[in-house]
Amino acid sequence: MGLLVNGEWHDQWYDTKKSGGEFIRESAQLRDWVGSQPETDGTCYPAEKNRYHLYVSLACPWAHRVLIMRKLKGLDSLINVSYTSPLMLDKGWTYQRDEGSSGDTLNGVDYHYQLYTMTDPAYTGRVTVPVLWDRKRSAIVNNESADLMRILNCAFDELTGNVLDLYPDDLRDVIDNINADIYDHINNGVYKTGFATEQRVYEKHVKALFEALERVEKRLATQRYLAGEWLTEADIRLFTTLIRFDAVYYGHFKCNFKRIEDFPNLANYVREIYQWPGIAETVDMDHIKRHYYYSHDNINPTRIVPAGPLLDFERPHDRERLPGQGIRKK
Ligand SMILES: N[C@@H](CCC(=O)N[C@@H](CS)C(=O)NCC(=O)O)C(=O)O
Repeated sequence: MGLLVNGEWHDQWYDTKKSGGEFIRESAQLRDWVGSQPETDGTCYPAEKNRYHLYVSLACPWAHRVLIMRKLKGLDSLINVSYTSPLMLDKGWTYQRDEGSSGDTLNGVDYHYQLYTMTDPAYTGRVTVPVLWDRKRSAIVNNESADLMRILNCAFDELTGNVLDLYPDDLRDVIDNINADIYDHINNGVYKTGFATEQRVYEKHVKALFEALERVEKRLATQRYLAGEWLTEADIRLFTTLIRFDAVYYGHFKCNFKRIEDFPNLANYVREIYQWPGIAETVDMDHIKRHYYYSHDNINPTRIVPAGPLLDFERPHDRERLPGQGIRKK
């Protein structure tokens, strides 16, 4: 695990000393856009078939959001994907096939950081997945999953004819508010809890995390989905944390007041989304468990990957008791 400084790789864990034991996530830096409705002030490039390529880890919850959008929006044949190895060690993410990577099927690089130095030879910052790559310019377009979800929601509609809308105009305020709470306290909350290096910092974040889970549990008692009757990007963003929770965050990150299985609404909700057409095939528990338990050796020095828990997301769910309309069409 490390970062680039002026284009040079440095093997270095997050520095929590200078922030009093807090893990502080660096903001994504590469924020160009694809399509006709840019949400950043970066450059906007046109949507074209086979122009863009995704680089993801199946272990990573942020990359997972984008993989789900690719599935739901029918982009499999338009945007190819390279999958990293689940292990993120001294050189960061790699494309080593013998560890379970697909290899970099486009550029043939061995290390993910090489994509960043191809984009900017003097790049300084963390080297993260997911990344959307532009084959025409041989450069990264964007490395922020929240942006990539929005890009995939719209940019390629004319090419695919897929008009599903996971960020409908009239629900945007609701979605934005939910996203803000869930990002801070749940998606990033599990990391702030698990990477804390001071007891009081850990306790603060684990408490905030479970308060947020209780809020969502309550909301899902009377609503099928987070924004009401329609499945939206807010649900996808929550799902990729929930699906990892009992297998990884509960033990490895010490988020252990309760399991997701112990929240009746969340447990049924996560199963409904898992069973949504196309979603189960984006979930790879082997990559997920091997990544966290093996890569973070400061948290798990033996690197033993636990055999359990036994999880069954195929079990029936009870969400049909609440009105739901699926995914909105534009
Ligand atoms: N803001 C980014 C965060 C992505 C992120 O942190 N990905 C993790 C994997 S789960 C990563 O690549 N970490 C490497 C590092 O921080 O050095 C996004 O949502 O796209």
